[in-house]
Amino acid sequence: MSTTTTDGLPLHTHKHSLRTPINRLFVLIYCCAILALLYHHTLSLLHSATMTSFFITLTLLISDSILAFLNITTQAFRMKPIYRKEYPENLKRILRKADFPALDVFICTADPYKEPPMNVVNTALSVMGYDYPTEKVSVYVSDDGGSALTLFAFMEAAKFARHWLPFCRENNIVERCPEAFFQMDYSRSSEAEEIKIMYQGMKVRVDNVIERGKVDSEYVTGEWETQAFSKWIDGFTQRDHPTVIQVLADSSKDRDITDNVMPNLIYVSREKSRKSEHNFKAGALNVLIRVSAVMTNAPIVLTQDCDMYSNDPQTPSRALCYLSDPKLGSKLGYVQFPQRFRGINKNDIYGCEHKSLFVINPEGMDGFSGPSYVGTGCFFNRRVFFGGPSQLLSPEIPELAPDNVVDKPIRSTEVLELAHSVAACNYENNTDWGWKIGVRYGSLVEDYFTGYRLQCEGWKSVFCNPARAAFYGDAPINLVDVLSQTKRWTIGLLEVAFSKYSPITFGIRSMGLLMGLSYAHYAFWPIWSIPITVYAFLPQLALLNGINIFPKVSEPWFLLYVFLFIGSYIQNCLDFVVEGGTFPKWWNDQRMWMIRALSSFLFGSIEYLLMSLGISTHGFNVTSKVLDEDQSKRYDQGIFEFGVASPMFVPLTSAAIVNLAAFAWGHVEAFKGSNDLEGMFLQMFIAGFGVVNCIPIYEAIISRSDKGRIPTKTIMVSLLLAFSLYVVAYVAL
Ligand SMILES: O=c1ccn([C@@H]2O[C@H](COP(=O)(O)OP(=O)(O)O[C@H]3O[C@H](CO)[C@@H](O)[C@H](O)[C@H]3O)[C@@H](O)[C@H]2O)c(=O)[nH]1
Ligand SMILES: [Mn+2]
Repeated sequence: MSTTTTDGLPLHTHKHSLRTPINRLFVLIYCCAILALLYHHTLSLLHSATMTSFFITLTLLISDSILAFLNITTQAFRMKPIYRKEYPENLKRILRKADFPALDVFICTADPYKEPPMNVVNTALSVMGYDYPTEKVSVYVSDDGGSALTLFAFMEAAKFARHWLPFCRENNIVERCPEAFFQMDYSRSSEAEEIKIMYQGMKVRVDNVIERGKVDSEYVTGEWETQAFSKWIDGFTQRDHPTVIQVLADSSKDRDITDNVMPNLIYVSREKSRKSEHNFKAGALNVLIRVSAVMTNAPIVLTQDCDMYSNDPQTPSRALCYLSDPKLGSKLGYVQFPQRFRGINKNDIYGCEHKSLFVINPEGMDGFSGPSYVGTGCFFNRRVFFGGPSQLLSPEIPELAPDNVVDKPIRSTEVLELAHSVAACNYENNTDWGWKIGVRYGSLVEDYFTGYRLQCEGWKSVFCNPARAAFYGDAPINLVDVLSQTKRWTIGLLEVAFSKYSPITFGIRSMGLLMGLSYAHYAFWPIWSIPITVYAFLPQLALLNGINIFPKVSEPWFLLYVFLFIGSYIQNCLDFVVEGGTFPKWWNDQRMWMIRALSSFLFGSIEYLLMSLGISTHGFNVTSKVLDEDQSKRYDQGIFEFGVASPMFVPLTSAAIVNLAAFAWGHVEAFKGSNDLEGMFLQMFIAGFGVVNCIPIYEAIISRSDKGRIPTKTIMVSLLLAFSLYVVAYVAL
């Protein structure tokens, strides 16, 4: 299917997956197998002879029901995946340059020490350099760190951009992120060398300022700069400070060195006060929606995390292939590009590529109403933030309405005053912002929740996954950071799962079964921790106590287990490899699922519970994007990085110990000539599977002396926990 331009050339096409019919058939068979297993458990439950076997069977029944539910939600992604392709070269045939819609880009940053300003600057420069009518591009940087250091970095960036942008344009450079450009094998003309010196000079100045923790007067040259920094007086802290808005480049006035216009570049640090909620990134985005409405009000909005630089200047044109297509119509809410990462090691030991989350599942959802929003790399139709496609919700002041036309220069007092007032920390009191308008509050995964709510309102979305990555970002490179990130997601997802907007009720009602299930798949991710914890400990502890809990090899039920396990693993692996993944990457990815279940999901669920009971509060713990040299080295060698004594490592290490003990014990029994090998087989297999998966953990306990090994304290606590579990099992079984 395609949409055609006037002369018959398409803007975009899509095709279906050839595997879809097989997948559908497989789902049917697999569901029958699941039902059979649950039937088997129910029978055993009814016929259990002892209390012990009753409880074991009940535990297995619960775990397997959860696995069954999660499996069914993933099948939704396999029912109708589609693959799109767009033809930006045909865009020019239907759109004159003057008709390209304006584009407002939002870049969020929150902490100059975890998110180095030079990286944020690189992200900004990469989008300022888009192949797009320059005067239509405005880049807004939201600084939740409220940091003069970040502002300084952007003042430098505005100056550097005057050289960088024409350099890219005139030399047709595709790599418009300077850091990425200078790292590659670029052609070393004298012009390029000059620019490089300039870039490095900027880097040195910015890094100096960061190191000193303040902007020294030697760096503040002009009068307006002095004035800009004068806001940082005593008492100005990250949590308490007035709004700072600085127009660093103005397309109506500022020119680059070749006398071409510059895109707008605006620094925004919204007002903060300890007394009012700021709603983390969702709050920051809502401020940007309002500030940009007052200043430029572009009909298209791109949201970016600070580490996600643009890797392809054609990206907005690609998005436009969909957004400007009348056939997709006025219901198209957003175009989502996948998150891709640079610097991931060869076999992606922490599964940070998240292939299913960022590629496979979005393709699956694209066959229905479209992918979820993943927080970055997403082009919105500004109108989506103001009610469903057929129900425009007017904001409290007309200047914020999506169809308002801005006719005043962005540096005018009037515009700036209004911009300051809509960035105030109590502006949202008694308004619909965050509830019915804008990015939605109520979940730490504001991206997932907002996309979900928009789709419930009837908005459609499109997944755009061109061969050349549109964006590249940073992935965490040590285990604690990886697990803390998913722990934050866990809390956010559970907030949605158990709200009145739960995808299994509200979602299915609003969007239909398959879309509802797709969203439920994420909302209920964290309950993975229940079956995984059970399977990481129960069969092993039973084995150690000589109790068989699974069918014997000679029983027909055994084959059912084999089918369920192999079927799901092969299907998962196939999806992964067909999408261009390698087998080792897939192996690490499945291992990380188990690791996350025993750490992030478990601890995240506990924190969520404490929070719901009002015992604790939570925050948005920003993922560090700073690279430690030692850690980077080990990461590049594919070595797991534990290092800190995080409680999240304890269940993991205990599971490693218990699995090894059970596996060893099983072998001892086998050598002793136990006559029950058939009955032990499945338990031995599970323990063995656990052991193979835990190899990096054993290495980190025993054979390493570097800083990334598991701290002795963690090992001791884990040993104690493993032993206690054994004792409890011994007494109970
Ligand atoms: O109070 C805050 C906290 C965070 N951020 C920004 O949010 C972005 C994402 O934060 P990061 O620490 O990188 O989180 P990740 O887990 O890597 O991000 C994923 O998950 C988040 C939700 O938890 C989404 O917002 C992101 O878009 C998505 O990429 C960054 O640019 C931050 O600067 C803010 O602007 N204000
Ligand atoms: Mn991130």
